[in-house]
Parts: sequence; structure tokens; C-alpha cells
Amino acid sequence: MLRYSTAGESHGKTLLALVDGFPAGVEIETDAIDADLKLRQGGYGRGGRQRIETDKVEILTGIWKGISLGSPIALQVINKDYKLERLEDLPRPRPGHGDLTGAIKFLGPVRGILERASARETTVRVAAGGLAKLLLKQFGITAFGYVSELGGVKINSQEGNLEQLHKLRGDSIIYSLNPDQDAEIKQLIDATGKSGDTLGGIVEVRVDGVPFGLGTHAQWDRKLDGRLAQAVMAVQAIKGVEIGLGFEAARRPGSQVHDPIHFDPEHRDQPHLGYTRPTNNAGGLEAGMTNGQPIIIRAAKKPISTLAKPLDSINLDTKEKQGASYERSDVCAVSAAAIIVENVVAFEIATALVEKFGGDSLQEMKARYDLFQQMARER
Ligand SMILES: Cc1cc2nc3c(=O)[nH]c(=O)nc-3n(C[C@H](O)[C@H](O)[C@H](O)COP(=O)(O)O)c2cc1C
Ligand SMILES: C=C(O[C@@H]1CC(C(=O)O)=C[C@@H](OP(=O)(O)O)[C@H]1O)C(=O)O
Repeated sequence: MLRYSTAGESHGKTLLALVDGFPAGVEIETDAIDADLKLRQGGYGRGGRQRIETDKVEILTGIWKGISLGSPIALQVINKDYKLERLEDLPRPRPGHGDLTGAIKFLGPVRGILERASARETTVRVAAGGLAKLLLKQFGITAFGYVSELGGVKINSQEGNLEQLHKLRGDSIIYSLNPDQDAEIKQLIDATGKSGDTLGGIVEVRVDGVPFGLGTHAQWDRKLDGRLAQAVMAVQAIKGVEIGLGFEAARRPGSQVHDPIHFDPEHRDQPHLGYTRPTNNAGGLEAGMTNGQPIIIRAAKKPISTLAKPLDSINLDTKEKQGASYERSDVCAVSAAAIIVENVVAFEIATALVEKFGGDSLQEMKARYDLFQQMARER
């Protein structure tokens, strides 16, 4: 089983991910992972921390001469801003962060909670997802995340332009292909920051090249839609997840929701095996299984919790009413969320791929993938 867990504090020495069950024989290009880490640091509205860090992955175990061995892979991203031992506690818990609840649950300092709750941890989730994408690439599967709404402004120019957007996003502050709208969004972030407030938004991820039959209908905890929703919802500050039409499906009659099934013998070699769908309202998943169509997932990110103009809070020592503590913080991190959600989605797809086609070696996986495609065409 392909899986991972992470360790590390925001201002601790290092961040780690331990990836287990990654097949042997995959070429590991750390440059590709580093490019994702750079995107995660980007976006307009980030705070001072991103000027300190230059995140790079180090692979500590599980590869030999640049090829995976099938043994556990330990990934590390070192914190340049290591200062945990010198930091004080935060006396006034911030609404929207884990400060109050964590301090009470663990009967300890707020610092002990916020250091681990912090989205700094997503560096190594992105690294693990970047590793997963190297496996997906071998099967022609690509994932791409982008910002579709920010601070209530819908970003219009994306439909049909994903390729262009993909090329541009190295600059990482690109929200819209329309320069006027991009400028408008930057202004909105500036004005919001100046007023001591923060912004959220919506990100969308599209996964192309997914074969039929990843996930299963047969057991609740193996349904891929459920697993994807969990992975996405578990990203810091994500408060809603939709697959395909999502909540909009509840507002329409069935005839305008379900995707008709057609057949096109010319395209038997495609992941959809020639079973085309004129619409993809299901977002590539039916009954917890992939249906050969692109996977479409949206995630709603709430505004950053730490406010320069703080909301009411209580001093935990004196129990007096005071404004919440303020620490250096982002004003907006929606663009970072796009690559984070992309990579956690990619990891789940890779997990399901390993489950269906075997996880010992890439060679065996490819042979089984080809055999399945052939058998499925003959079905
Ligand atoms: C990329 C990213 C950057 C974030 N930056 C900050 C930040 O600078 N300050 C802050 O208070 N919250 C920030 N957050 C959100 C908090 O980590 C998050 O709200 C908190 O851990 C509570 O978890 P919850 O919102 O999932 O309930 C960020 C989230 C993401 C995804
Ligand atoms: C460090 C990152 O994000 C951090 C996420 C975060 C939070 O509370 O989630 C709080 C801030 O931490 P700091 O006080 O060190 O600036 C962000 O910068 C990062 O994304 O690399």
C-alpha cells in the first residue's frame, strides 16, 4: 500500500515525509519536486517567511543512482527559519487557528499546537505528492491545480486555457490570463492586507489520463471519491470539497446532471477506451471508481486566520478579554493551496493506481496496466 506520513514543526529544524510502498524502478527527478516546492512558496499576499525560505527536497533513503528501490523513501525539507527553542508562547489564542482547542486538549502551550498545525507542514506533503506525480507520469497521468476564485472574484479566462495557464504559472502569481483581472486581484489583496484583514478562495484540480477502475464501489473506505475528499479536506484551511458539479448537482434535475454514455470506436486506445461522455459533470468518478474521464475537484480555502487587526480573544493566563495574538502571517495563500491540493490529489491517485496494478515494480505495474487495458477493451 502506498502511503505517507509527515513530521516536523513550522520553526523546528526540519520537515520530513516518510513515503512507504512506492514501487521500484521509477526515475526520481528532484528538480520536478523542487519546482512544485517553489510554486508552493509563491503567490501574491504571502508573508515575510517566504523571503527567508528556499525550499528544496533532499531524498534521504530509498533510492539508488536516481532510481527508486521499492523501500521506504524519506523526504526532507530543512527550515532556514529554525528558532523554535527561542520562541515564546502565544497568550491570546487566534480564532480560526487550533490555538485554543489544542491548548485545552493537550493541557499545554499554544506554541506546541500552532507549530504543528501550521501550513508549513504542507512543504513535505507537496514533496510526497511531487514524488507520486513521477509515478503517474509513467502512465500518462497529469494533475494540474489552479485558482478559480479569490476573495469572491471569479476568474473567468481559464476555461479551455489550462495549457497556457500551466506554462505561465512558473511565475506563480498568475491567477488570471487576463492582465486586468490579475491587477484587480492584486489590488484587492493589497487593500485587504492594509486593512488588517485576510482573503480565501477556491482552487480547482484537473487530473487527465486516468484509466477506468481506480478505487472501488465495494467498500466505503476504499471509494476513491471519499479518499480524495479526505486528502483535500485535510489540507490546512480547506473548508469545502466538491467533485465534478458538486453542490450544483443538488440544484438540477437528473437529466442535466448525469453524463450520457456514447461509444467512439476510433478512440479505443484512450484511457476512456472509446466510451466518451459529452459532459463530465461526475468529475471522472462514479460509485467511487474512476470512469476514464478527467477528475475534477474543487476546494474552498477560508481566509488566513491570523489577523493584523485581531478579533476578540481571551488571555489564557488572566482570562481577560483581549485582542487575539498577532504573529507575522500571510494575507492570502490561495495560489499556494492550488499546488498543495494538486499534490495531495496526485498522491491519492497514485495510491489507487498501485492498488489496482501492484506496487512492487514499475515494470510489473506497466505490464499489468497494459493487460488490463486490453482485457477491458475486449469486455
Ligand atoms: C499555504 C497556506 C498558508 C497559510 N498561512 C497561514 C498564515 O500565514 N497564518 C495563519 O494564521 N494561517 C495560515 N494558514 C491557515 C492555517 O494553517 C489553518 O487555518 C490552521 O492550521 C487551522 O486549521 P483549519 O483552518 O484547517 O481548521 C495557511 C494555510 C495554507 C494552506
Ligand atoms: C511557513 C509557511 O507558512 C506559514 C503558515 C502559517 C500557519 O499558521 O499556517 C503561518 C506563517 O508562519 P510564520 O509565522 O513562520 O510566517 C506562514 O508563513 C509556509 O507556507 O512555508
